Amino acid sequence: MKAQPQASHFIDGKYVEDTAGTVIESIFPATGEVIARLHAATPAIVDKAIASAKRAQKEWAAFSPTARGRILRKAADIMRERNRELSELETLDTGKPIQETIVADPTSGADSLEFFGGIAPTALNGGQIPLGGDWAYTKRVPLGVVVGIGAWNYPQQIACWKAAPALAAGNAMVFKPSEVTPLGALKIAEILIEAGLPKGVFNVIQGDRDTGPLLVSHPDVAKVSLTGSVPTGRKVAGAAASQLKHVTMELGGKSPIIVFDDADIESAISGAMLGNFYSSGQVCSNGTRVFLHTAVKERFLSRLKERTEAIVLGDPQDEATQMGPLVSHGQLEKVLGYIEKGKAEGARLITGGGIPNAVSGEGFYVQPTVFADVTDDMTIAREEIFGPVMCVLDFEDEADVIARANATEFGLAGGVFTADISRAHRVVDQLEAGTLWINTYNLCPVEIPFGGSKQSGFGRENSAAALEHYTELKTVYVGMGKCEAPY
Ligand SMILES: NC(=O)c1ccc[n+]([C@@H]2O[C@H](COP(=O)([O-])OP(=O)(O)OC[C@H]3O[C@@H](n4cnc5c(N)ncnc54)[C@H](O)[C@@H]3O)[C@@H](O)[C@H]2O)c1
Ligand SMILES: C[N+](C)(C)CC=O
Ligand SMILES: [K+]
Repeated sequence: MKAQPQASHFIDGKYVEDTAGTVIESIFPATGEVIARLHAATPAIVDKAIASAKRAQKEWAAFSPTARGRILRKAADIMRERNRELSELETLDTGKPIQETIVADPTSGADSLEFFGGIAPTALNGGQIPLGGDWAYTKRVPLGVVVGIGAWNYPQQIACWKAAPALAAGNAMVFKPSEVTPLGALKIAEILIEAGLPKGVFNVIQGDRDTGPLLVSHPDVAKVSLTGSVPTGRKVAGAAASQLKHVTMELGGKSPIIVFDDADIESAISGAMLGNFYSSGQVCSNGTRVFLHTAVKERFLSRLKERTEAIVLGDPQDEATQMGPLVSHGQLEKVLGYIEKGKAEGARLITGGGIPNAVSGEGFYVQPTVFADVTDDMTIAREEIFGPVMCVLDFEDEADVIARANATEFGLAGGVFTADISRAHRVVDQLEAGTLWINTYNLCPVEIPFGGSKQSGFGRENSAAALEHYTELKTVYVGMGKCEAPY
């Protein structure tokens, strides 16, 4: 098999197998071929991983932040040296074109290790509080063993976005990748060990929706960071809350992009295409409701159609390919189902709308699709599709479009295209979302906080803000005189 790892799990610095676990197959989405066969973690493997993390965390937390940072930065360097190999693996596991994975996946993971490695020595400082004669100080301390659970769209990036701040702060992690894309996280674990990370500080175990709860409810786990859908988020946050555990929830969205009539239209089309077609539309923060001012509607749609029809679909391993398949057969069925619903509910199909003739074969391909004349009540305007399906809705009035953009349970992201700077800031100020872009879309450098509001989650990844979610404050009151008591 093309991408078979040494074993399913990586625990305490080495590969571990337990064939009693149910079989997990990674499928190359462009051909349907099985590229690796692994096993889900049994309860014994889960216990072993958590015990290893628990032991290693004490040792790791005793390193100075500078020493921890040095190891993370070394891991970032190794990731960059192996960028091609890691990107090829990501392409096999996810079906995303090599053109994307080579710039956006391991690279973004390396950025995160480098960033948190770099700020560890300064961003974990506590404070000193004068109290007259007495005084107090605060320390930012790690939580202990934290669990990361990943989605399948950015497997290596997600593993690093969770591991880097967690480890920088002195925690140990047990990471469970999505059962659909089990491979990349194992490579991250190997690289961290090679960079000098003590054994057990970062462990990877495989598993699905039956394995996740074993991790979440384990008494030795202090926190869970999930990237996944809203329904899974509700389950995981609920289970964690019953044991008063910390959570970070990076969940789904149905984000708006608002294009005003004074916008640079070519640029707005680029933003809308990036925010709907990158990674075959399988991006949480996608701007899948494109609100278009009616004054620019027909001009925008005709150029959008032209540019969308020029997208090169094909073998994701080919450098020329701009769009690959969806990640799985299940995802293909789901997306095709939404496209049919869009047609049935009366949206106007501008382009796409089915399986492409030229590529297909056994792969999970769908055409980049644009619907216009979409109304707020249509299913395709309300539910997260997670495929290359753009919904264009009309508007004329600013206050009205803001209210409509906010009329959703989600609140992950949003974007505004306009030449009027006052309007840009006024509008984003009123949009209910965690991350907003003005005159661009979907850029997520590690320096800026990323995360959702409303049902799209809570907590933030990236930037120094992420460290707050992997630490807690310890306060020490220092009495400088005699202890006074009334009795
Ligand atoms: N906000 C973000 O940063 C972000 C990024 C990527 C994807 N997403 C979201 O993820 C979704 C797509 O990914 P997916 O289909 O892998 O999501 P999913 O919710 O089906 O699965 C996510 C992960 O949770 C695990 N899981 C499932 N049930 C569980 C349970 N009861 N307890 C513990 N773990 C459980 C899965 O095995 C998987 O590893 C979309 O909704 C997308 O918007 C969000
Ligand atoms: C975080 N991001 C936007 C890069 C990928 C989400 O699916
Ligand atoms: K796969």
